[in-house]
Amino acid sequence: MEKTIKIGTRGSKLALWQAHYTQRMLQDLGIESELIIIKTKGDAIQHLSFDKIEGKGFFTKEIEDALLREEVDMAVHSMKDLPTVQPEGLALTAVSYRANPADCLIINPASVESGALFGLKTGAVVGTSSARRKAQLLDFRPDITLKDIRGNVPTRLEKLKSGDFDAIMLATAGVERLEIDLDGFQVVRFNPREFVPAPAQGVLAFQTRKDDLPVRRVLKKIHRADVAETTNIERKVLQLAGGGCHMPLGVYCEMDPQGNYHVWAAKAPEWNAPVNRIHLSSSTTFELAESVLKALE
Ligand SMILES: NCc1[nH]cc(CCC(=O)O)c1CC(=O)O
Repeated sequence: MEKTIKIGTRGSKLALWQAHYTQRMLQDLGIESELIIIKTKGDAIQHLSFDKIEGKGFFTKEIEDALLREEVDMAVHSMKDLPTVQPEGLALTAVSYRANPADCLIINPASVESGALFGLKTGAVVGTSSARRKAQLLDFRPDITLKDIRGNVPTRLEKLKSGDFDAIMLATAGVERLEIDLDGFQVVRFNPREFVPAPAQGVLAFQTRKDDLPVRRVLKKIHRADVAETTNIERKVLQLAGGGCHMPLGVYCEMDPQGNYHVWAAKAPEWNAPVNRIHLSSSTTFELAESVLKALE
């Protein structure tokens, strides 16, 4: 490909890390690219809780619109922020490797209590705005108090340091990518089979126009078909459940060396309602997402 590929991305530190990573992969294929930073609704209204923001795709919509207007040639998204149905004219052309998919709990040293579950003191105040994280955390620790927290990853850590919270929850992938110094904090890395992450957490999605075959052909060279297989099952469950990121639903899929699929899922009707957890295995993906949803309901 002769031309420079224009990559649409959000401007947060994590989004820029992900966009630069993508640029390096394209560079390895001998392809030049430039970043076009696009502000999304999710960036503009950092003070609002997710529950108060209407609609799906508030971290992705403006970038998708830029793709459709041909202002950019491809978009890099955190796949977990991407709605399960593609807008008319766009395609999810490729996905990246999967970073650590798990959530983590970052605890202030003064709020650590050895012997307590996750080492978190009784009655601790935990910051998260995700209904999925709230439901599962309360399910494990009914004594804790939840408090909404917004802003990008560095901002949330600042809020933890200032003493507004005893602990906060984040995606391990984001913390590791930014190489954040967590010295002094107690970090609890959850097992994704127990504390179930968001569908496609830890994966990057590369989106293009459906008819832009030259760019699509390039991205197929960096596509990870193995990652697409498991994350597509996770996203299919989310789609069947009719959910966006407001829904307290975690889905995590692994493929074992024999080629069998294992799915762990956790779902609650509301963030403060009991969580239903399931684990299903199957040698085929045929109707696997349907079976997972049925088992959850
Ligand atoms: N909802 C925001 C968001 N989207 C993707 C990530 C982290 C990277 C990833 O999971 O792929 C985060 C931050 C977080 O949840 O802590």
